[in-house]
Amino acid sequence: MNAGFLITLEGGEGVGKSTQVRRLVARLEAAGRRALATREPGGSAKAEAIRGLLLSGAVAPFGPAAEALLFAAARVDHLDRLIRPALAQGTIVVSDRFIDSTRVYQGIDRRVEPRFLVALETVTVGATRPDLTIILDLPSAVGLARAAARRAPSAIPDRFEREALAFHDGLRRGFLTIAAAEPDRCAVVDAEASADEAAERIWRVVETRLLTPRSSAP
Ligand SMILES: Nc1ncnc2c1ncn2[C@@H]1O[C@H](COP(=O)(O)OP(=O)(O)OP(=O)(O)O)[C@@H](O)[C@H]1O
Ligand SMILES: Cc1cn([C@H]2C[C@H](O)[C@@H](COP(=O)(O)O)O2)c(=O)[nH]c1=O
Repeated sequence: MNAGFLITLEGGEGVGKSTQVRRLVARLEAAGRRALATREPGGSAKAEAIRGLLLSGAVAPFGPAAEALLFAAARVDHLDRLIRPALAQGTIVVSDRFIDSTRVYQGIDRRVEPRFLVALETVTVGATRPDLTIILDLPSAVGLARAAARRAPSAIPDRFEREALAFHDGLRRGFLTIAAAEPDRCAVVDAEASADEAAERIWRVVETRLLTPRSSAP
C-alpha cells in the first residue's frame, strides 16, 4: 500500500485554497492515488458545527484564547474522525488550512500567548504533522477582491473578510515567515497566476517533494 500523506494548503482570504484543494485531489486520483479533500475549521461533523460558531462571530466576545481553544477542539475531532483513519489507509489527505492558520490568525493577529499556542498545537496534533504545506501567496487586495466577487450580492461578508487590509497584509507576512522558517515542510506558490497555472505549479511541488521516490546513494 502507498503511504498516506498529509498535505495542507494555507494562505489568506481568497487566495484560491479551496479551488486548488479540489484540483490537487482530482489530479492525485487521476494519477492513481487515493486522495481526500477536507478543510479547517471543519472536515468532520462536530468540527463543522464548531466552524459555524467561529465564523458567525459568536465566539469572538469570549476573546482570542477561547477562539484558539475552539479551533483546537475542532481540529482534535477532525484528526480523530477523518485525518488519521484516512492516513492509516494510505490516503493522501489534502486540507484547506491547518496548524499554520492558527499560528498566523490566533498567534500573530489575535496575539494569543505564544507558549499557550505551542502547547495547544502539541497536544492537538501530536505526531500528525503536515508532510507538505503549500502556501498560496498573492497581494491581500487581490485575494479580498476574489473573495468578494465570489460572494452572492445579498450575502454578508464573514467576520474575517470584514477586517481591514492591514490585517490581511499581516496574515500574508505571517504565512511567508512560517515558510521561510520551515523550508523543508513549506513551499510558497505564487497564486496571482491563473488557476490552471497555479495548479500546475502545485502539482510540480507535490510530485517532486512527495511522489517521486528519492534515489538512494550509490
Ligand atoms: N487563480 C485564480 N485566478 C482568479 N480567480 C481565482 C483563482 N483561484 C480561485 N479564484 C476565484 O477566487 C475566489 C476565491 O477562491 P477560493 O474559494 O478557492 O479561495 P480560498 O482561498 O479558499 O478563499 P477563502 O479563504 O475565503 O475561503 C473564487 O471565486 C474562485 O473561483
Ligand atoms: C483553521 C483556522 C481558520 N481560521 C480562520 C481563517 C478564515 O478566516 C476562517 C476559515 O474560513 P475559510 O473560508 O475556510 O478560509 O477561519 C483561524 O482563524 N484559525 C484557524 O486555525
